[in-house]
Amino acid sequence: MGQMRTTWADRVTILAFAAVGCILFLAIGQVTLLELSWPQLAAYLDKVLDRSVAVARAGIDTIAVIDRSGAEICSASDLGNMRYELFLNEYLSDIGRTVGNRILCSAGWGQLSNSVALPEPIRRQTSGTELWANARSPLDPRLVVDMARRGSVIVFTSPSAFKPFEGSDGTLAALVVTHDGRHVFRAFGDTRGLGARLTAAQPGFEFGPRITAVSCAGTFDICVVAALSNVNILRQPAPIWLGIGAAGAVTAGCVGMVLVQRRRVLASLPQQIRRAVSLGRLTMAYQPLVRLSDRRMVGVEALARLTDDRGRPIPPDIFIAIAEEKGFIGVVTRKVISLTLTQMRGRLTGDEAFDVHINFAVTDLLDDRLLTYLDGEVSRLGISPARVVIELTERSTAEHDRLREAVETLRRRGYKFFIDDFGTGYSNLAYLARLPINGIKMDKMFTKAIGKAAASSAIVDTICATARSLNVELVAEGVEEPEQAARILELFPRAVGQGWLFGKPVPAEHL
Ligand SMILES: Nc1nc2c(ncn2[C@@H]2O[C@H](COP(=O)(O)O[C@H]3[C@@H](O)[C@H](n4cnc5c(=O)[nH]c(N)nc54)O[C@@H]3COP(=O)(O)O)[C@@H](O)[C@H]2O)c(=O)[nH]1
Repeated sequence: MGQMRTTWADRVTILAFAAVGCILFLAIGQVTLLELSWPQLAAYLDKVLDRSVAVARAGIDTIAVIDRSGAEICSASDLGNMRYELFLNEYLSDIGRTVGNRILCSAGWGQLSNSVALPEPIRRQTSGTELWANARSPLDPRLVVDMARRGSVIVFTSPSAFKPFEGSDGTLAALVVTHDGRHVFRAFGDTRGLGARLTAAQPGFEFGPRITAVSCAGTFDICVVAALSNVNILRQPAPIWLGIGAAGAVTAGCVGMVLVQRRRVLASLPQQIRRAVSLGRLTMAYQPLVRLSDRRMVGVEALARLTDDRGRPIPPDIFIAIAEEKGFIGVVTRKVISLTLTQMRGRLTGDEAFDVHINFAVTDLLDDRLLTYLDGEVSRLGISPARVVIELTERSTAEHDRLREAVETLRRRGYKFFIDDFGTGYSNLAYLARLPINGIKMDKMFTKAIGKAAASSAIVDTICATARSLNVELVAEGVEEPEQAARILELFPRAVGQGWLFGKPVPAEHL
């Protein structure tokens, strides 16, 4: 085989495979990154919501305790109670008492000489609780706090209540908001656009340029919208995505090369086969045909073998099919006839009953010159045509009449004729009955089914019955196990078997 040059089309194919592989691997990387990111986001979301609920509960519980104390507002014992509660509560920075919308005293500031006015609350809940979110503390404007008031008690959230979530790593962000999303209690990280993600009716996961998730508290008017950015594979460190992309390109590029190579080999097969046949690289193997009743070898099937330019075998079903398709099967069959009759001459001219089965394509059978060639070889080698069995796989119903004429011609000249792979083609009984056949070869798929698949096993019975009713010989192909041979013998005592139980195809000298 001459060296095959890589064409532009081949290069483009390989490059296209590499590009698709690169994209595919990056897409897989992206999906994997997302898969790994969801748990991280969910854990963060839970932590922020748990903390938000804990802070809210601390405020509401403290209000209830102070309210229930019954102490006179801003009295020494009231201030003492408030300081005690403040001391116990890590999430509050102060507790105060109000009258109207003014703060009179607080645990932190004591009795105020001048009461301080409260701004308008952002929200008045049905429970009577008023809320201020993210507001300047009326007691110390330097501080931004959340406040909650019910009755006369007001609590101030500690600025450090959410400390663990402040100063995030730049990839995590969260908004702590009311259920309707209108009021933001806290914001951590880059929360741009996060408010729009909140749909109180449908909290849950959703996709975007970053992944976001929403979760709301049942008992408090609090929702958390959290986001994790940097889940884009291309924003990971360059060695990671370059490595993944390159791995995809190399893997798919290799697949592309193999396919291109295969396509080229397949495209060049017809020439290779022609060349191999003309250079005499076609050889023959013979598989024994054994009479099942006494296990005597009564013939062989001639099976062609061919090697490519590198000496590797080309499977016969491939080179025969290509030779048929490309119209040079006649050349192959001539070689087969000549080699087979020469190599089998000794046995074919001996006293023992011994037949050789040769496979013909339909075109071979319809080719008068090929039949003349067969006649010539038979008479040149002094072989009786009765020792030569022509096998034909009957797959076409189109040329029944011509085939029948051809078979009749063969029979007149003394050759025998078998239908090969019986049971797989289109042969029907009416047609078969009109064909002067000597025998049928039952396909190996039916032999293999004996004792296994009930339906196919039943077809074996039918095929044997057909051979009996047509009064023709029967060869069972693909006999690999003694049980198969025994069953066929039971159904058709004159049957001949072919298969690995009796021997694989071998060169003439190994028969
Ligand atoms: N027109 C021509 N066709 C030919 C010629 N030489 C071969 N062929 C056809 O090619 C097909 C494949 O043949 P091959 O690979 O040689 O396989 C044969 C046997 O090896 C195989 N076999 C036989 N016994 C067994 C078995 O027990 N198990 C098993 N798994 N395989 C077995 O069967 C093939 C013989 O089949 P068949 O011809 O139907 O009897 C094949 O279709 C050949 O016909 C040629 O010269 N011309």
